[in-house]
Amino acid sequence: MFRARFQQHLNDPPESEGFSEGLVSAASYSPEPPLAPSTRPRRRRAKEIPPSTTSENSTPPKVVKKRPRTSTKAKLKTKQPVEDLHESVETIIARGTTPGTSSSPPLPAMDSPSSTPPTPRSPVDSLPSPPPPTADFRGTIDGRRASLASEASKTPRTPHLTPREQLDLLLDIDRCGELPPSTEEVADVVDVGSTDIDPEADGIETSRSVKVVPDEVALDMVRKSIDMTPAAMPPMTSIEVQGASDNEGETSLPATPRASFLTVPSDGPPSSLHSSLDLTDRDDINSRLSFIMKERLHHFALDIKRRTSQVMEDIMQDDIESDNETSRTAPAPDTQGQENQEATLMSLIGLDENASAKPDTTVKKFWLIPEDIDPFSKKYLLWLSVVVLAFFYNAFGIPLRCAYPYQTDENIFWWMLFDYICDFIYIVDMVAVKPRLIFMRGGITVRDRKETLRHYIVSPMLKLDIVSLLPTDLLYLVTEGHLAAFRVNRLSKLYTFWEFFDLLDSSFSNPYAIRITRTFAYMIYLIHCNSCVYYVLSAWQAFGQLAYRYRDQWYLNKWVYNNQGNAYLRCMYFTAAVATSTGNNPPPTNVVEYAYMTFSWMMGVFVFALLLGQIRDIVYNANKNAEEFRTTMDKALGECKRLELPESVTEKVRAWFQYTWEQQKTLDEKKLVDKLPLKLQTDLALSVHYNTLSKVQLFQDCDRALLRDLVLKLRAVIFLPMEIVCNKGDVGKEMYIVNQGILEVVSEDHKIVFATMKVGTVFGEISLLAIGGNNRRTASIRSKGYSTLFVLSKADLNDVIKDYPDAQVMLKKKAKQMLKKDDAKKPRSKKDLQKDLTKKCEVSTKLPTPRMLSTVRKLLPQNSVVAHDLSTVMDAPPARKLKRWSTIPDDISEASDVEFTKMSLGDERYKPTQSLDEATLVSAVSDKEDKT
Ligand SMILES: Nc1ncnc2c1ncn2[C@@H]1O[C@@H]2COP(=O)(O)O[C@H]2[C@H]1O
Repeated sequence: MFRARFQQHLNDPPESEGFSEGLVSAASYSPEPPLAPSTRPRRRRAKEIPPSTTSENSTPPKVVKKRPRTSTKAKLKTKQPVEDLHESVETIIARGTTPGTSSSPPLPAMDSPSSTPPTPRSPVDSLPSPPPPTADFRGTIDGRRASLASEASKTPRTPHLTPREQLDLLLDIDRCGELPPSTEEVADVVDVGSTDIDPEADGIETSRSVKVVPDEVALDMVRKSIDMTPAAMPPMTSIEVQGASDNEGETSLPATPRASFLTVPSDGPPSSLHSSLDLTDRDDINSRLSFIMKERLHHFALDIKRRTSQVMEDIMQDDIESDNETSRTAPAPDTQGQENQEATLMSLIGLDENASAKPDTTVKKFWLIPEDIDPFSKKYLLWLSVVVLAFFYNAFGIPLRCAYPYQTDENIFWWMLFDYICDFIYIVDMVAVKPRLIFMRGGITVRDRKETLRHYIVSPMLKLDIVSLLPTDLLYLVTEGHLAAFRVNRLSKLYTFWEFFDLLDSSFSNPYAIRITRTFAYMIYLIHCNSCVYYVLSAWQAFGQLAYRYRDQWYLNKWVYNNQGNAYLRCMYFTAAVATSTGNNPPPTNVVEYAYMTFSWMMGVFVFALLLGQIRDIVYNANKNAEEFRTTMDKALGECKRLELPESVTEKVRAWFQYTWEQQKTLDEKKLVDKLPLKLQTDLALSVHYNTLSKVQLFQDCDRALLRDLVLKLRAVIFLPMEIVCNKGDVGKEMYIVNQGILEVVSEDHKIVFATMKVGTVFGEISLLAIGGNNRRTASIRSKGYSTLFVLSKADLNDVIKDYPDAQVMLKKKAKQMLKKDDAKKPRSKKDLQKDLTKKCEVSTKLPTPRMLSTVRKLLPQNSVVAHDLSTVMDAPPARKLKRWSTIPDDISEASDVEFTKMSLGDERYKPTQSLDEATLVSAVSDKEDKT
């Protein structure tokens, strides 16, 4: 409940007015039983509560002008640890309020409705008016105590509140300004205005400004009285001590009527044991509060930081986008949780689909064609492949139809149908696609439609496209037949073929295959065209039916195609054999044939040799890396043999080579990207290692710039199964991030596994940053199987991290936690055990001066007798020297509770045990535990 309230409060902090009001509000006390929640006025500012609604009996009428948001109602059932403490407090109060004994304002009894003075008009107007001082306050107290005791006994539903509950309750009220319903039900009325935990006293950080006003002192009194309250308490009654109006006092006392409560135990023996228990309890509460507060603040700071960096990123993004004259708008940043952190990291490396995805503002004005087309996009590649098919149809079809008898009057319809389909594709390409292609100008992408159109118009592409679409088919009308040769201008679309293969080359994972395909396409086209010529020559010579005369003899022409079988295949075969010089070609029989053959051979020698050479290069390059790897591995293994290294070492070398090749396909990854600009290298590294980096906590919370700086310095290293990455005690020169595999944190002898580390874990930073005090490794690290680690050298880390103190703190914090964990897992030596046990068994006999006493002393006028007496007692040197004592006396079985008390008070008999051996300690403790 407390935690929820506390967090709610942090998320929605009360107005400062409320805070300060709470602090200046004094307490009020109402002796009647608490009102039912429905009838009880909620505590709100500037709300008047008529007396009739708050009290039915003798309570003085209260006019609450400013109700504190943080006023408190709680039943405090407390018990003082030492009875004489209460006695002295009571005495002091009684003396201080007895007229004539002091110049301090008298402390009136509260429950004297008849004597209610007029309502004061001051900042403390809201407070109940104090009754006039009575003659004998001591008597009033006693009377009051009796009446409260009887009331308390009549109220069986009032539960005990432990100090922890009381403190929780007070904090709840303090933070939220009202009682939780359940508590209101049971709480008796103790209105202490705003209670606040003394940040100094309790180690709680608070950002509130504390108004130094008189009422705060009263609040402090209440708070401190609670602080002093021991854990186990018998039912208590509360005694109200109401400060007198300062109008009547002439001293420096607070000029405000105030009320506070001194809780005095009813009958019940005090116990120092209880007191010590309470101390522990209170410490626990304090530490818990302190922890929660710190954690909350820490998270809050982190949140703010992250949001700032996101806003900055957004602003930068907006700038860039406006420069680019684009209409893209960045998506609103999601500010919550891990998802968001990942998204930021992703957007940093350009993988964030949300960030990079363009909102669909591009209006599809023309069918399915977008407003702008990226010439490197997959869609454009797809379109290009359609255009290239059309081009191939024309490129292969036109010579084929011209040479071979495949186009006839019967099938001319189909040929023409395909012709015009291809023409349509050309038109679409020219009219709708090419003018929308975005382009770069001065390093900036231009998407504007007009600009892209203008760019196309002035480019040579348009001219070629126009040429390719010239309606040369109209010549069919003036000539006989449908000569496909008229369409030869369609081949000016050749640039699309090149464009297509270039794009394929850059977007395919295996560009070698694309390059070989293109070279083959050239070769086949040349052979195709050559075969067409061959067929034409064969037909011209009547397919060998015409005899020719050679050395006075007639021969049939065997060189030509004899019109048998599939014409295209036969001619292709012949020309391919001639071009590659592999065939046993028949000799030419006339000049034309000689010319043809010479040309074909020449083409075979030069063009085909060139093309084949190209293919060889492509294949060689594709295997070059593998060849290099093989050569290097062979050399390394050869060296191992020459040095007569043990077989296990040689095997390790071989395993390393093979695993490295499998993982990286290169032995030196860095060499591949060295030539790239630094920014690109960073982007590349971030993208490639995204999976790992997104898991590194350090990078999730760290500065974006730190991530970019660090990632460039990372170097991938592979470790083999059971290989030791670093040994305990080594000097730390590098730290690591697990990229792949599992690593084990092991003890010095490699037998105890402290922890296992998976992808994204950072280790090796302790010695690097000398967190443990020196630069030695605090643990040995072993690779469980094959693993790939990113290594960051000390110099690189120092170089980068010096500019990022937050990351340093984070690293150190994490490292300290790990060290603690390791220590806890270590088997403990006898000496350590003994030390721990002695420490555990110690109890503090120190009884701190109750804070309330100090407060009372402060409240009282300096020259009053009571103050003097109090100062004398409090400032006197301690009669007994308080030491820390062991709870384990020599004869522990004899020690009763009373004796424990005595012990804590410094009885000579119970001198601290100086030298106990471990066995004694253990047996003593177990004895004690048995007794308990
Ligand atoms: N319990 C643990 N869990 C995870 N990592 C650890 C643990 N103990 C030590 N390490 C890491 O192991 C590293 C060994 O070298 P360093 O001391 O430089 O830094 C150490 C830590 O980063």
